[in-house]
Amino acid sequence: MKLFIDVGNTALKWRRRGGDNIEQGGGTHRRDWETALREPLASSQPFESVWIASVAGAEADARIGALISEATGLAAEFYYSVRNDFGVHNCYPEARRLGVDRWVALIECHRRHGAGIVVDCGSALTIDAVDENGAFLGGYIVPGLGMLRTALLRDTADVHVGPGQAGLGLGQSTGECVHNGLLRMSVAFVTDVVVELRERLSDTCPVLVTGGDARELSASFPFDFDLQPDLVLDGLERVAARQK
Ligand SMILES: Nc1ncnc2c1ncn2[C@@H]1O[C@H](COP(=O)(O)OP(=O)(O)O)[C@@H](O)[C@H]1O
Ligand SMILES: CC(C)(COP(=O)(O)O)[C@@H](O)C(=O)NCCC(=O)O
Ligand SMILES: [K+]
Repeated sequence: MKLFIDVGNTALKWRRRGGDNIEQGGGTHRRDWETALREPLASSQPFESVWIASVAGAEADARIGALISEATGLAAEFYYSVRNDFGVHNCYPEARRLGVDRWVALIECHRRHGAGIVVDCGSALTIDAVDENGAFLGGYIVPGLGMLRTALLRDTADVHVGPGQAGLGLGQSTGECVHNGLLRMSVAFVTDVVVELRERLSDTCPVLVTGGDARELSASFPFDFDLQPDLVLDGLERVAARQK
């Protein structure tokens, strides 16, 4: 049994693979690693390896590693961004500083499509591009929908909203103004970048969309895209498969 874990700033997502049998799950972790790891580690079969792509920080990674060793007797394999891997070239001055979720998603995108655009609608909304030669062209990091809403409500005295279905039209209540405004801002940003990148790469360059808000945001995307909710886990599993 192999275990793959994608640790983001809000959610921990996991995949257990035993031969052809796959089980997956995930949820918000609130940095309570013991609780967040309980379900992925609850397997009657022994683990042969545990692979982790984490952007939760060094302290979290140390704690997660210790909990996994306690539960499995294994040293978890933490994969971090590097200069070159799987034909992808990392453009960052310090390769390791690139979020490994972005890195493994780019690897998976490049291996499947050559050139591609990755939109990760998570705690942060990131957009990254890789060309047909594997050059990571760069990207953007902006607050995700949840973070935008939290910040707006935290830093204003009289903006109060409940849950609501967002559209792109003019809001006619506080809730609609907030929900529709945040959605439209996020969709407009992604659309602007995709249109420009499709002029630079190719007008049929695939756009892979992942992350907790992918369904909500992509419902309003005016361009064609490919929803890939497990892109980070897929990329991590590809990396792990190389190391026997
Ligand atoms: N600060 C926040 N307040 C409320 N919701 C948030 C906040 N940060 C993230 N979220 C929500 O949690 C989910 C995180 O997306 P996901 O991609 O699953 O996690 P991660 O960013 O941890 O990889 C998104 O649906 C996002 O809207
Ligand atoms: C940009 C991110 C916060 C996105 O993480 P997430 O929203 O999935 O929690 C993460 O990729 C990260 O911590 N990156 C490090 C900085 C960088 O990529 O430049
Ligand atoms: K993520």
